[in-house]
Amino acid sequence: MEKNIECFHEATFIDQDGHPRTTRVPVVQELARSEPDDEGRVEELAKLASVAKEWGLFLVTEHGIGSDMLNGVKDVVKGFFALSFQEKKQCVGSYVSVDNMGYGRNFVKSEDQPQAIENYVEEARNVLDELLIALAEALALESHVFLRHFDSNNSEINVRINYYPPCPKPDLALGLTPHTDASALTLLMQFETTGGLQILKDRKWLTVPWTDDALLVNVGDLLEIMSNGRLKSPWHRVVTQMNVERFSVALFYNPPSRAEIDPEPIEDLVHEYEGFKKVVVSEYLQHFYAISPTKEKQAIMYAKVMKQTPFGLRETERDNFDKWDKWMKIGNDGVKTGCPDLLGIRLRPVGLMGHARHNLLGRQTMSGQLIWEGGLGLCQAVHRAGLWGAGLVGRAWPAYRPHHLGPAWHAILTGFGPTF
Ligand SMILES: O=C(O)CCC(=O)C(=O)O
Ligand SMILES: [Fe+2]
Repeated sequence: MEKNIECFHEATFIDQDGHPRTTRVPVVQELARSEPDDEGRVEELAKLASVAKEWGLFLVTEHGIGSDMLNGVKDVVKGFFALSFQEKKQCVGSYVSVDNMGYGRNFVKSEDQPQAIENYVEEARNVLDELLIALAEALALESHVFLRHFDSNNSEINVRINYYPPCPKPDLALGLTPHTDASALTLLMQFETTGGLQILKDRKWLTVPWTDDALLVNVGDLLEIMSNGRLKSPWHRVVTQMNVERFSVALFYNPPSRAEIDPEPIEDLVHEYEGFKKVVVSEYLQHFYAISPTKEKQAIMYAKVMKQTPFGLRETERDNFDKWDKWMKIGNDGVKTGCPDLLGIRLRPVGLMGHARHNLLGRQTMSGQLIWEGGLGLCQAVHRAGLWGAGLVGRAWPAYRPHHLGPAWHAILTGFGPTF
């Protein structure tokens, strides 16, 4: 897929294990402003489909919002953070519990939005609407399937402005804890630095290389639900930096709070047993903030459904996730108490195999030992295929189908495993 993407922003950095890594984040150009019959749109749509599915995040440089407008926003944001603590405190909305959001995660609510922000938000709404159309087209869906949930009068755009002061010990403090956004789409601008934002990709944190005046778009949970999982909201966080301060402005675009989001049906076989149910936007948001922050991508399990499988298994992903969480604890304890690597495979994915055995045997509980034994066969297969994690097990399937293990492995393929 990646071969279709010609334009990336690239940066090299040292990862947590001390290894140099190069991150490439796809840049989608022109698209938001192109007309349906523009030359190049088809190409851009193909690119968009590829990056949106694979990353859930991309940069837009040709967004059409002028530097003057962006500079106006920057001035307002800097002005706000230059206020005294007391003055700033008066602007913090009462609807967010500061305690459960962590450092750097407070919403700022201002009744009188400065004009520069108002203007920016209205421009951004056009870009976001056009991107929602483009994303639908990119997925070969009717162009208004996402946008139809929005209403230009009642769809909120929540603005969050973030300030990450320089941190003397960046390895000890995060700027923003890992999370997905609850929104449908998030539009981000940042300034004073190009680093800070990281996304989890292939189980590694990658720093998003982000150039000045490019806007970053990321898929939120509500769009993952609307798209019935075709698009995935990325797990992301912000790291602090030594001697570097960072500002960002996040616009969260949501359908009206009373809107019901009904996921676009999927015909294809792989998804036959998994999908999302209809949710009311306000109820989803309430759930999201009630349980945040979480350690894994958990809030969206609220909206996941498992349909009847040919093997008579009927469980919600949410139930499964709770069990998985419990077994993970067993697995992690195992690691701590010195469980040996199995063929170089750490215990954690072996625990996942135990999870699959659970479905096969229909057991309610499972010992750590069984987790290790249960997983070995398929773990080897996954390992050999160079793949990792629950979502990937399915992909290893055709080449390594362990017939003797029976149909429960099929349950993994169809999404019983937790997704990362
Ligand atoms: O500061 C950033 O770049 C990210 C902010 C963010 O993820 C959020 O506010 O949800
Ligand atoms: Fe976020």
